Amino acid sequence: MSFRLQPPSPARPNRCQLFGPGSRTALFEKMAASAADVINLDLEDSVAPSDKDTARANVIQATHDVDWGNKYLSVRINGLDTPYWYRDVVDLLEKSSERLDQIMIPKVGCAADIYAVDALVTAIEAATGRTKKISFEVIIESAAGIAHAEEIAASSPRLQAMSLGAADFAASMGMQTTGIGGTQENYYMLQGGNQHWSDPWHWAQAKIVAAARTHGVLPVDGPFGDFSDDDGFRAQARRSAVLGMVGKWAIHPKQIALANEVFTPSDEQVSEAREILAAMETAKANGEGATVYKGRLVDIASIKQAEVIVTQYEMINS
Ligand SMILES: CC(C)(COP(=O)(O)OP(=O)(O)OC[C@H]1O[C@@H](n2cnc3c(N)ncnc32)[C@H](O)[C@@H]1OP(=O)(O)O)[C@@H](O)C(=O)NCCC(=O)NCCSC(=O)C[C@H](O)C(=O)O
Ligand SMILES: [Mg+2]
Repeated sequence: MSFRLQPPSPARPNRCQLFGPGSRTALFEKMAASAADVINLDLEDSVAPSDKDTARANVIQATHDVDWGNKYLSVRINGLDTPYWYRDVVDLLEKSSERLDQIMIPKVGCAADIYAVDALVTAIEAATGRTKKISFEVIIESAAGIAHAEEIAASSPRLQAMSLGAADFAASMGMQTTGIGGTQENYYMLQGGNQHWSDPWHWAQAKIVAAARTHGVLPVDGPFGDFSDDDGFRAQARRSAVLGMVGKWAIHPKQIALANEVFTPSDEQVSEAREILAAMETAKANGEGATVYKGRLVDIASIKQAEVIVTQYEMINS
C-alpha cells in the first residue's frame, strides 16, 4: 500500500442518474417521483440553442417549486466552449434555491476547466452568502478528457463524480459508430471462424475508474442510447459494476429500475460477502491470514473486497 491512502468516495447512493431536458418542464414532477438517486436537469445537448434561456429559467424555478425529496439534484451546464456556460453558472448560483446540490460540467478536457468553474462558483457563493457548497460532477467525453482523466479527478475538492459520455466520446475519438454504449457490431475478434465481441468502452471505463478512485471520486457509467434494449442496458451496466463503477445514467424512465437492480448488491452477493468476513474472523482468531471458503482462497484482501459489497449495500439501505 502506498504511504498515501486511497480517499473514500462520497457516501451517497448514485445507482441511477435520471436525465431530462430543462426545456421539458412537464417531466420535472415525474423525475422527482422516480426511483433515481440523482436527478440531472439538462441545459446542454438535449436543449436547442433557441431554448437555452428558457430552459435555464425553468430549471432555476424548479429548484424552488418542485419537491425533489431526498434526491441529489444536479444541473448540467453548457460546455466551456459555448457562450452559455458562464450565464448558466451565474444564474444557477445567484437564483437557485439551496436545494441545488451539484453542477455537472460536460466535455471537460483538462483540470483548468474545473479551476475556471470553481473560481466562478466560489466567488458567487461568497458574494451571495449561499450556505450550501455546490459540488461538481464531470463528464469525460473527449480524447482530451480521457487523456487527462487523472488530473481532472484531482482538480477540485468539490468534485464528487466522473461519468463516461459515450456519444461525444465516440465522436471525439473518431470511432466508426453511431451507437451510444453497448456492443458494437464491428468490434470483434475471430477465432476458429467464430466472432467474439469485445467491449470498445472498456479501456476508457477502466481509466475513469482508476482516476476517480485514486482521488475519492465516484466513477459512473453514462448513457445507453437504445432504451428499447433492456438486456443490452443490463449487460453494459453489469460490466460497469464489475469494473468498479457505482451507477449509470437513465435517459428514459424505463432504465431506472434496470440501473437500480444492477448497482444494488444482490442478497446472494451480500450473504457471500458476510460469510467471507465471518470466515476471516475465524481465521484471525486462529492466527491465520488466509483460509478456504467454498473451496477457494480467501485472505486479508478478501476482507476488503467483501467490505466493498457490504458497505455499498448498507449505504443504499441506510
Ligand atoms: C428520450 C425521450 C425524448 C423520450 O421521451 P418520450 O417520447 O416522451 O418518451 P415516452 O413516450 O416513452 O415516455 C413514457 C413516459 O415517461 C415520461 N418520460 C419520458 N422521459 C422522461 C424522463 N427523462 N424523466 C421522467 N419521465 C419521462 C413521459 O412523459 C411519459 O409519461 P406518461 O405520459 O405519464 O406515461 C425522453 O425520455 C428524454 O428527453 N430523455 C432525456 C434526454 C436527455 O436528457 N439527454 C441528455 C443526456 S444523454 C447525453 O447527453 C449524451 C452524453 O452527453 C454523451 O455524450 O454520451
Ligand atoms: Mg455529451
